[in-house]
Amino acid sequence: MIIAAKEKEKAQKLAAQRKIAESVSRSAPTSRAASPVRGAPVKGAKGIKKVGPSTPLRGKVGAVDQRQLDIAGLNLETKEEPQVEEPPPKMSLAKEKVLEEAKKVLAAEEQSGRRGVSLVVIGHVDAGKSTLMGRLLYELGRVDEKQRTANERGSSKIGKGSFSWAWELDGTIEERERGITMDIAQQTLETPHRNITILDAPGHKDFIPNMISGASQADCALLVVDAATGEFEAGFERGGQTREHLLLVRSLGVGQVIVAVNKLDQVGWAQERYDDICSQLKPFLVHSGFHPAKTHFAPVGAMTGVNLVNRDGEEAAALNKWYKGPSLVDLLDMLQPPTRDITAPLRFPISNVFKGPSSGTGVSGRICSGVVQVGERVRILPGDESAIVKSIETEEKPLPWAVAGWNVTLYLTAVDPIHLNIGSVLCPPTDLIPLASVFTARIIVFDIQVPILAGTSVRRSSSVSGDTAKPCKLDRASGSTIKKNPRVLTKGTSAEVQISIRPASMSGYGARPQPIPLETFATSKEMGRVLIRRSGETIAAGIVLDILE
Ligand SMILES: Nc1nc2c(ncn2[C@@H]2O[C@H](COP(=O)(O)OP(=O)(O)OP(=O)(O)O)[C@@H](O)[C@H]2O)c(=O)[nH]1
Repeated sequence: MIIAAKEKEKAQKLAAQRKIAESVSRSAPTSRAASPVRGAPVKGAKGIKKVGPSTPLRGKVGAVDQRQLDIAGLNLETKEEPQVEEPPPKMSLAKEKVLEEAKKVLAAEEQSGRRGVSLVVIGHVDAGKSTLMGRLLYELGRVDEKQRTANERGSSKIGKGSFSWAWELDGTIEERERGITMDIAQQTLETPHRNITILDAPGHKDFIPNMISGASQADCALLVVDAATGEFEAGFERGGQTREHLLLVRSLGVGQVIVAVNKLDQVGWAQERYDDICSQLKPFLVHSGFHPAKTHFAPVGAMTGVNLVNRDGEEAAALNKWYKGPSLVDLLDMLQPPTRDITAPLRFPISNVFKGPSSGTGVSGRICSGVVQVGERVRILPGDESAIVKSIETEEKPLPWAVAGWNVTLYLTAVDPIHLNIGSVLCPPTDLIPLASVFTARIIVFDIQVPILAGTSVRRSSSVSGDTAKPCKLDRASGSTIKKNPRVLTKGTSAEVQISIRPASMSGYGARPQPIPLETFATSKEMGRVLIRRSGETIAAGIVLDILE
């Protein structure tokens, strides 16, 4: 036992050292965001910290960062020792038994009244997303005084005092020095009736792929807008992330949104400003496909904690004069949990890949459908490889199994990490997800300046290229055909298109396209959605109608 503990400690120290080296030498932000995190904790201490519960950076982020720095000061041996693979665990329960247990747990969750939802926090750069989340965690008792003081001291020391609350979420050295979020940060909080998994997304447009990865794991969205003069407008105009994020999350199936109108202290808590922002956003939300009944607004002050949990204290006096509505937590507490398809085959799209604490590779994401248990063999698609689930974790807690709707980390063994990529899907070897190289989709074209032509080259996600063909313009409301083979698809158009995946390398003669795991929307709402990007911009989104090849 003692030897095992020492081994574990050593492995953690080495991992921490490597992480520091990586974060110091990390290259330009765009390249990092676009490249998948793979193998050892490279290219994203943040990704590892935030979705890899076994790494030392989880939970109390600030405190552990300090530990990282302390370890860096020690002159530890950096040579890695060969790891001895343990035999993979065996499945302990029959599939039917897991389903039975899962149903019981979900029923108990429903009865207890505290149900799980995941929430992506979106909005234009610097709107105050991380500050809001950091302060909310503090108000709800998830961050103690010691931690708060450490964040305050640390941020002031590098001249970034105003980011002290954001430090709770922005855990990497680079994020803290630059004062921006670069990758999704995951945390959890509890309201009286909800267990909420928060996915704090980056607001900068260079990190849209990371934001998409968070949004694709979410049931609901919290949009943060900056009420300061000119700032709301900057985020809401063409090219601003307020619009793009809203369209993106809606296209990914998120139907509920809470809008936190932040930084109202900057405009003297003026009701007119709040009303003006709400009246600009409401029609846009409806136009983007959000039902007004599922759209709620709250005025907040993230920095001072006004109207997050309550409106006590002097800072809230000005707001109390005109606002009598719900606090942010009241609204979070009313979020509708998703329905879970636990009897369908397992579909686990990988959102992040990182090295586990000892042997095994961690993959994190949300289970779209089905159940998975420790010891189970899973197939990785695309490709011919499979792996065995060595352990399952959520919130640093080990689980014997996990079901649809849960955001988890699976540690896999009996597989070379080279076969694990962001976007790959884990499924049962006996019930594979279809692989598509040509499919039709019904799309809505975003607010683009250069129209889409037949033959336009697009990217379905951050890693797949394709071409559009055979467009057909549709009526947005009824879905009926308005025009066959239009020359161009302009902004706001609804259309049916055929998309062909291109081979990864165009150089080789006869190179075949690498098909992508996909389902029709009719089969799976989560696996049947596509986002279409061109030159770093999301130009359309839609649902898969048919898989042709
Ligand atoms: N005056 C005022 N400033 C705020 C408030 N909330 C956040 N800020 C400031 O806004 C700046 C940006 O805050 P962040 O929380 O990093 O913003 P963000 O949206 O997470 O930024 P990205 O993730 O990088 O897009 C910081 O300087 C905060 O101190 C607020 O309620 N009032």
